[in-house]
Amino acid sequence: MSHSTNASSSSASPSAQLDFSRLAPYGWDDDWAAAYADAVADARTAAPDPLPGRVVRVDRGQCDLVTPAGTLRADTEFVVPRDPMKVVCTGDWAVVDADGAPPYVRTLLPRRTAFARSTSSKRSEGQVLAANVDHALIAVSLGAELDLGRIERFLSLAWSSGASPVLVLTKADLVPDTATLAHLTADAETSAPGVQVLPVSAETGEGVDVLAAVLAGGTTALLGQSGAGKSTLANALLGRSAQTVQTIRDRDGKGRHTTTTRNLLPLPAAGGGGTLIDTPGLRGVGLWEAEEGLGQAFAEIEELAARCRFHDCAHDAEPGCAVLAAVEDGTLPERRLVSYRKLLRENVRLAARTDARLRAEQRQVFKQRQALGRHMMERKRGPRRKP
Ligand SMILES: Nc1nc2c(ncn2[C@@H]2O[C@H](COP(=O)(O)OP(=O)(O)OP(=O)(O)O)[C@@H](O)[C@H]2O)c(=O)[nH]1
Ligand SMILES: [Zn+2]
Repeated sequence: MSHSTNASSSSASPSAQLDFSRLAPYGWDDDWAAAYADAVADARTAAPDPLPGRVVRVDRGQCDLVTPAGTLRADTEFVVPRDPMKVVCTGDWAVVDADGAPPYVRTLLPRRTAFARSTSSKRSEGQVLAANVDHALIAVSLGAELDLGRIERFLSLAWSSGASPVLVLTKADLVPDTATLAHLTADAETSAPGVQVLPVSAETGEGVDVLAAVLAGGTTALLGQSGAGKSTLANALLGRSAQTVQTIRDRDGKGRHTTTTRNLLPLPAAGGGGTLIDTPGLRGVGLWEAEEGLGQAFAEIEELAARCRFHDCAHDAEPGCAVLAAVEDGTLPERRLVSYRKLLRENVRLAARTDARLRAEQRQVFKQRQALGRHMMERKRGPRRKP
């Protein structure tokens, strides 16, 4: 590294005071250090004055990163590829070139996980909401009737990201008695095989410490419908009410959420540490390449399916279908099978839309190549004479 040793420099030069312990609360570990060293050693991504940093906030063309030199605002234009899935996103670890004015993000370190969703627009493309998430914290309110289908949808999405889902049933204080709470928790567990289900109340503090311990050390992304209690839970976990999540609430009473920025915040060391990413309320969340996640969200169905007589069994009316047999004998709630089918169908539709988009893009590239080919031919032949 070529850090300036100019002691007289009183400016906030990024290389002035490097303190790698600044990265520790943000999850810096030996593996990230190794990935960073690789990126810096690579001629394609080397930078004159490189620093590692974690993206804590993204704006148009710029982002804030926590680095050993403190928090830097850096340009991201050098790493804006055509693929929207590779755009700099909250939670990314990056190599920052501190030599630039302003500093700029040189490259992203390979992501461990990526939280993506399909945009709700007609143009079907993925949008990365958060990178390097360990725990996908799905908040579902006990203040309303449990929507198991919605839970399954969130779980599929969470599993697809590579993060481990944790299901929190918020507003537990609104449930009148413990028997009802136990019943609701059991219902949620049926829809979340292999997932920890925790009732919590930000109001009374019930379950918050247990949750903090589950999330300790890792990066957590908070997901859930608008009004599920995410911000309130984030405040409880962060241990302060001065929420740095910038939410501009709609005052017209429609409750449209207009969260404009995403933030990554360190959790208190006393609770075990870790970081929290608060994304805008995921309304009408879509599936994005969630087929793998579906398999995990419906793990017990996949297990049964392995025992069907036909390997391509659609669990419709086939003889020797282990899934239908389980529905028949009551070991698999029929609702689970219906929900699984619905999400599978949805995913297939989405995949088809993506394919259509890719085909259109390929046509575009082909047309450009044709045009370029014509251009090159003309150059070889010289400008065409006007008759
Ligand atoms: N009784 C009770 N109410 C809660 C609890 N947590 C949140 N609430 C209330 O639920 C409402 C929604 O909470 P928020 O934290 O704003 O929900 P959100 O998920 O962040 O909503 P969006 O920002 O729209 O995505 C607020 O009126 C909170 O006061 C809780 O533990 N108990
Ligand atoms: Zn079957």
